[in-house]
Amino acid sequence: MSIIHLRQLSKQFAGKAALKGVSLEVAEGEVLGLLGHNGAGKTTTIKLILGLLRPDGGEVRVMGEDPARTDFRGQRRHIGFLQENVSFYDQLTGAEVIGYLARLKGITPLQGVALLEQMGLKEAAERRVKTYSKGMRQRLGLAQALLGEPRVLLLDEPTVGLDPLATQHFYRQIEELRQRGCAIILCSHVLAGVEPYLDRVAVMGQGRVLAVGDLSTLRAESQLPVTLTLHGTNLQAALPAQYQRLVRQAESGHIRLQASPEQQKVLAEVICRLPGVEHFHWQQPNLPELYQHICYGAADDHTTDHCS
Ligand SMILES: Nc1ncnc2c1ncn2[C@@H]1O[C@H](COP(=O)(O)OP(=O)(O)OP(=O)(O)O)[C@@H](O)[C@H]1O
Repeated sequence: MSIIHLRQLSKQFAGKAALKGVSLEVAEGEVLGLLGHNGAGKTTTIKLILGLLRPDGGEVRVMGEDPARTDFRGQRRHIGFLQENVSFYDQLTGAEVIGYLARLKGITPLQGVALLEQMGLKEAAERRVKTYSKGMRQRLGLAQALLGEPRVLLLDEPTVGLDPLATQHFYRQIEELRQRGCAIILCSHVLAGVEPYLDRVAVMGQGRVLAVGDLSTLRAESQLPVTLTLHGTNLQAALPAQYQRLVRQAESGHIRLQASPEQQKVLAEVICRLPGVEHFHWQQPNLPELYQHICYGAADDHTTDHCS
């Protein structure tokens, strides 16, 4: 069931369009990666979901209701949000911050204490936030976003400042929340390594959704070439003449070819009969490659700040 529903959203700031007909759905238990250049419209979309902004046109529904309505307040406690560059009252301790935010959400501060522990901040709970490292602040931000076991979680650059171990820990928690049915939107510029955690990806550019789907759909739509690496002996000499032009790299012991998705099937049959092949592997376009393709292939003007 769709828990976040955006239909044909438009939004302007001082006469300049920030969103131009954005439609997106996020289901219960789904993680959507929301990607895009600086200025693409991701934060504006998140603010509309939070009800912090009203759209000029289109419709926002979160858990079936309009989040900009004042009577949405009761539902808001089911939304967790981590903004980019999160900041806190520096003079308060971690425990005081989380306790305060828990009370604002109408949740027992004890849950905040448990979340601090979960985020590895137990020892630092009584320290003032001004003494926290960037990674610790980010973990405190995540702890507050998880207050109240949210049904909707909106995360803007959640792993910035986290070391690899903390990043892994973070994604394990995301997986748990997903399994409990939470709908999660994860805005990120960090594309490498994030694929396994995303059910679908939406790429935004210049206030529009340029592409949306799971990775296999985006791959099929992109028609980007696949890479085939063959290991063995005398491979290039054995390769039939019509496939020689696909060779991108030939070294002793291996050759690398690039083929279109249509050529892949034929090539798979050819290499099965090719003498000298010891082993081979296919490499599909990864998320950063798809992202580059979608952004640059679809750009119709260059008003966006830049590609990150
Ligand atoms: N409050 C505002 N007043 C004026 N313009 C705004 C405001 N908020 C956003 N914009 C403009 O709307 C466009 C979309 O901005 P938005 O912050 O949604 O992009 P973003 O994809 O989140 O970018 P980033 O990755 O840099 O955070 C940009 O051109 C931005 O300058």
